[in-house]
Amino acid sequence: MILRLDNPVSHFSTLKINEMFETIQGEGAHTGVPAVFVRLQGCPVGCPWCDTKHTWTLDDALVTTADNVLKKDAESETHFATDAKGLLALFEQEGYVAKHIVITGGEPCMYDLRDLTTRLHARGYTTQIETSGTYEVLCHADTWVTVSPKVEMKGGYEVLTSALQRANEIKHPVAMEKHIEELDTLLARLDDISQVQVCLQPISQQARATALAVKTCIQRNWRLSLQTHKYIGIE
Ligand SMILES: C[S@@+](CC[C@H](N)C(=O)[O-])C[C@H]1O[C@@H](n2cnc3c(N)ncnc32)[C@H](O)[C@@H]1O
Ligand SMILES: Nc1nc2[nH]cc(C(=O)O)c2c(=O)[nH]1
Ligand code: SF4
Ligand SMILES: [Mg+2]
Repeated sequence: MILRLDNPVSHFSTLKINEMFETIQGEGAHTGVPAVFVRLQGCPVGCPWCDTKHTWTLDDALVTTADNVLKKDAESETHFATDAKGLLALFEQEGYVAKHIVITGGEPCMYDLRDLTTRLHARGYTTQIETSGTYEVLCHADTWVTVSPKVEMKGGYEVLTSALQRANEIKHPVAMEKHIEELDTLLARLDDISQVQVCLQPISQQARATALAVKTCIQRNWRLSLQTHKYIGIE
């Protein structure tokens, strides 16, 4: 059965995991921090340049075992289902060293992440969510929330003001001047932007996008976020 993603559904509670791996956070304010990445399955937003199109589809026919997912050596749409407790047991099994957990996707905020992030914080981990801001963010109060807004993508989803307000960091993907204008319109929705770190991330390492991001970051005193993992060829 293919789940309809365009319904105003409540958040999923069963976690669907496409990938889980230990690497270095390559983007944003935590660049350089060793982290376990948990990539959740499903995204209806439809960015044409998305790095992770293999995570878009939620379909029971794509469900496999946790073992199969953990030993993947190439991107695929397969994923396994678990809950927060099951995921923590897998963390122990895998013997990860990193103490920072990045929950990404797909669109991780299609899921209720309160149980998972609360259990992780109780065990001494720090947590971070990478989200498009199109779903209400449900997580622990200390989770670092990175909102990477998606404006007028083909899925027709809007960025929620509640997600922008919850953001610790707004990491805007840019390639053209209009993307800067879209970011200004989003920031105008916030009463106080002094508490949020704004950064620009060039889309797909394009030279023109990078030049635009560099120029605008200097003009506006914003940060630059490069996808550093791509430059050094790690996951
Ligand atoms: C793959 S997305 C998954 C999380 C969530 N759906 C989101 O968009 O934030 C993770 C991050 O990668 C960024 N991203 C995806 N594809 C990209 C690309 N081709 N170039 C630059 N950034 C990209 C997104 O904007 C987001 O910040
Ligand atoms: N190393 C590394 N850093 C990342 N930061 C955000 C990523 C993502 O796909 O959400 C990502 C990723 O896929 N790999
Ligand atoms: S919102 Fe994130 S996962 Fe979804 S299509 Fe856009 S970049 Fe990809
Ligand atoms: Mg990525």
